Amino acid sequence: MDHEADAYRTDLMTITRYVLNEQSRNPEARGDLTILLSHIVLGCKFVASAVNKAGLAKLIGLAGETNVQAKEQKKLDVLSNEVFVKALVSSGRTCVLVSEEDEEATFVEPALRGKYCVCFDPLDGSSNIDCGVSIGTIFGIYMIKDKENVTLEDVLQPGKNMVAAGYCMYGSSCTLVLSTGNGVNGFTLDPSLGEFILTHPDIKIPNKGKIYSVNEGNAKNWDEPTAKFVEKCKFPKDGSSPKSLRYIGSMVADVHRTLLYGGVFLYPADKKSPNGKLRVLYEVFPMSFLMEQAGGQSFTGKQRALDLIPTKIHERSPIFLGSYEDVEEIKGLYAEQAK
Ligand SMILES: O=P(O)(O)OC[C@H]1O[C@](O)(COP(=O)(O)O)[C@@H](O)[C@@H]1O
Ligand SMILES: [Mg+2]
Ligand SMILES: [Mg+2]
Repeated sequence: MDHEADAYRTDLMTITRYVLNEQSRNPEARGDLTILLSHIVLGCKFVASAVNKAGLAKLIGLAGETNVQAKEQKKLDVLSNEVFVKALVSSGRTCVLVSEEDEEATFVEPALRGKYCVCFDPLDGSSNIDCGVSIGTIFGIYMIKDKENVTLEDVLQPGKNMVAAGYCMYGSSCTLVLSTGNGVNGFTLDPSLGEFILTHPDIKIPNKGKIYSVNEGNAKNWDEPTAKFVEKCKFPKDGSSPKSLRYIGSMVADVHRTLLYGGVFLYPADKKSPNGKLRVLYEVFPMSFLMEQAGGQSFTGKQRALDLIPTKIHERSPIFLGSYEDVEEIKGLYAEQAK
């Protein structure tokens, strides 16, 4: 029966055990982040279950509203947002929440306040819901300065100040990827146990990849460095093989593949959208944090993404992230243009 045991992960490092271990590395930690993360994990399990049943439980389709980005909200966008807001508030560890689905930041009532801000995209890639393609949740966590005196400034911080970030991908399996600033680890939900088990310890992105990932339908409006980079991917002049193109259209799924296989994911600026499409606080920053923690890089076309200081909660930024050398090449093309 040995081979059967081999087919299962019997070490059972659950996400709870992992986070508790991390907590014990810091003698000053009082368990607040551990509790907050356990509430996020609960939210992810809830959404994973709703996504699995979406077609059956009439959760497919539009909710009838548009959100602050003038995007039509899907029923699952609305449900996921409610789940995460409730999970985060009831943790008693948050004081400000920024969600893609809410125009304004939510200030938690004083009695339930804790010392963290959470910025999140409750359901990323929601245009893919109705055809069953992978979607996800993205989150970034900051510590605030003074919980008696919380302002919007507490969330408008550079991404490098984050204390933790992660995403959960609802795909062929449900995978939660997390960093608390000490590397990146991936956990897969075992539906029979209802637990996330460590399946991808200490993820490191390959230094150079064979895949590029971009919406090429926007190519006619790209700037020169982006156009040159994609041209080099397809027609390399150094004798190397062309890169493969993979684009799902769900940032979580495209970034997850990039993290595991290497390569680069880009959502650049273009003539129609000079700030690109993806939102700084809950898409660009958490994914950039994970990339850097895994040994990759993230660049906006002008600077290291995590050095950006947002001025609005729904601000957007162009983004190029992935394998260190691939992003280095893009940085070189922007530097050349700036000469
Ligand atoms: O359809 P496009 O323009 O290629 O955009 C795809 C991008 O838009 C997004 O779907 C935006 O996310 P939301 O679904 O959370 O609004 C990203 O997940 C994805 O990377
Ligand atoms: Mg999104
Ligand atoms: Mg979304």
